[in-house]
Amino acid sequence: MTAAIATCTPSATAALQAWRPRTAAAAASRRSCRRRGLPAHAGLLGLFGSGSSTPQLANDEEGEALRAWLEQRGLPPQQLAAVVVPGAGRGLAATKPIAKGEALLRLPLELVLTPAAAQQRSCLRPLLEEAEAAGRPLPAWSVLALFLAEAHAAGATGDWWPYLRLLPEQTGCVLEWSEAEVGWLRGSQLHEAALEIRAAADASWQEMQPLLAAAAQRGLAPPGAFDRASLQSAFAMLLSRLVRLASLGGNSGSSSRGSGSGSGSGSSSSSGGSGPAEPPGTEALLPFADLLNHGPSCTSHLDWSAQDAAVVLRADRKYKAGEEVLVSYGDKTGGELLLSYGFAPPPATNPHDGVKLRLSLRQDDPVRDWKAAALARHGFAPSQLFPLRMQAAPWELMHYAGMCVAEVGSAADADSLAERLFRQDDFPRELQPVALEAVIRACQAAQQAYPSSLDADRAELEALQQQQQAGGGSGSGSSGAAPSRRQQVLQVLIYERQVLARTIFILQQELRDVKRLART
Ligand SMILES: C[S@@+](CC[C@H](N)C(=O)[O-])C[C@H]1O[C@@H](n2cnc3c(N)ncnc32)[C@H](O)[C@@H]1O
Repeated sequence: MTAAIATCTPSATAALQAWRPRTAAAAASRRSCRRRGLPAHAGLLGLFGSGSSTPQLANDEEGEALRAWLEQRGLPPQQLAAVVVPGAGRGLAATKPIAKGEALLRLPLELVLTPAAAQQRSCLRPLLEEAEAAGRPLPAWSVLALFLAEAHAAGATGDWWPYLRLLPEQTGCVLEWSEAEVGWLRGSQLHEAALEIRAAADASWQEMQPLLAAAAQRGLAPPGAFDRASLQSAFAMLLSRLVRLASLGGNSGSSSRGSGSGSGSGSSSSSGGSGPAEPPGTEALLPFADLLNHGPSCTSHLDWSAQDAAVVLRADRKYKAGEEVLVSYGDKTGGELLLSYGFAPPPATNPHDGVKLRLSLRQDDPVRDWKAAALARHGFAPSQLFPLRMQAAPWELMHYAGMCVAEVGSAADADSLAERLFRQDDFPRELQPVALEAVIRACQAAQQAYPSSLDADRAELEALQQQQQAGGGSGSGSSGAAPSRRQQVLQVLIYERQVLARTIFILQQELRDVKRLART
């Protein structure tokens, strides 16, 4: 992990290339990052703490009960079977060789628990419908959380028990962390993201209070079903299992409600300033399909197929019989995965790993309002997070920095500069060095924000790893093979700073080149 900066080749071609003109088509996909020179990823290997590449079939009583329940509810024969994966709980493995592109999972609508389906089955249905009719629908993830809490309280007497009893008791997501553990993230943008996620869960809990009070008054709520702890664990479950089906329903799901604050599998992180609009689709729980574990380099997603009238997964590569099949939970960094799912893959296995860098319009900029309005027209907030990877940054980073540092004389000037930067991808030469310096300063400030030194964190991680190897480690996952939460946090924070250091190094090269060019 330490080699990245030391082995960096200082050449202009290794730079982030934020200045290079881009085509309109490339500009259209402006949320994407450049990726070059990333290490070959280790695929499945990172998953198997035991070093085994053949997961064990989950032939236990609970697995059998789930299989019978799924069959009874119309699950057709699948090419996947539940397996036990050391360090990752359960997973799904191919039961026969699978060709690339093959549809290897089909989950019919009866088994897709959308918010609308949850509302239909909920004991709170009359109240949820009344709230909807009054134009105050509960967010999607709150409806699903209420359903999960109700089904959990029903226990073995409920319809959903064979599914629920297989869900892990602890997900490892940040809603289950202690305050002290959340504090470990201080200095990183992840700290802000963690607090946002926890605040969203608290806000959702508060928001449902009037409905729960009405439910109690009308005798609709089973005793104890909707207490704080049950809802908190339902939110944690959703954070780590909810899947956004981009092709099912509209932005508001199959009912008229919005999609809430959850950020489960496949949904985008909401921690980037005002960021992009919530992606279209419906969030849903997918029994059986939600046993699929995340592969950082996977490109296949679960999605609704109208043609198949089912949620379908297509293989992004071929699989041997017995091999664990993975999906992508989204292009997430280790830190983002840790917050939502309780695990962080080793950075070398995760091509999406990196750090978020915040750039902001200066508070004392006399033309801040003009710039903010101009940025807003291109989808940017006055303060914005940009994802950095080891050798990659979104091209808008420099353009945004250009807006931050430019001197503009009028609102129209701010507009035309933004137009030039973001629409025409035309970066005024004279702005380049100042924008570069601004990004370098932002990276340096981000480095300074971590309360402990990189060396101290590296030493602690190494000591913990040695302890674990010697048998003294305390795994926080479902198996002792998983690294502890502290180890994963350290790994994430160390990598973030390595990416920042590398970015600074590359940008300083670029700055030298730009200044040299300006002199000639
Ligand atoms: C949608 S569930 C997947 C099924 C889960 N393994 C189970 O046993 O129910 C997501 C959870 O699986 C685990 N997980 C998924 N991918 C993983 C990976 N690559 N490494 C370690 N754990 C993983 C994490 O605990 C995560 O919160």
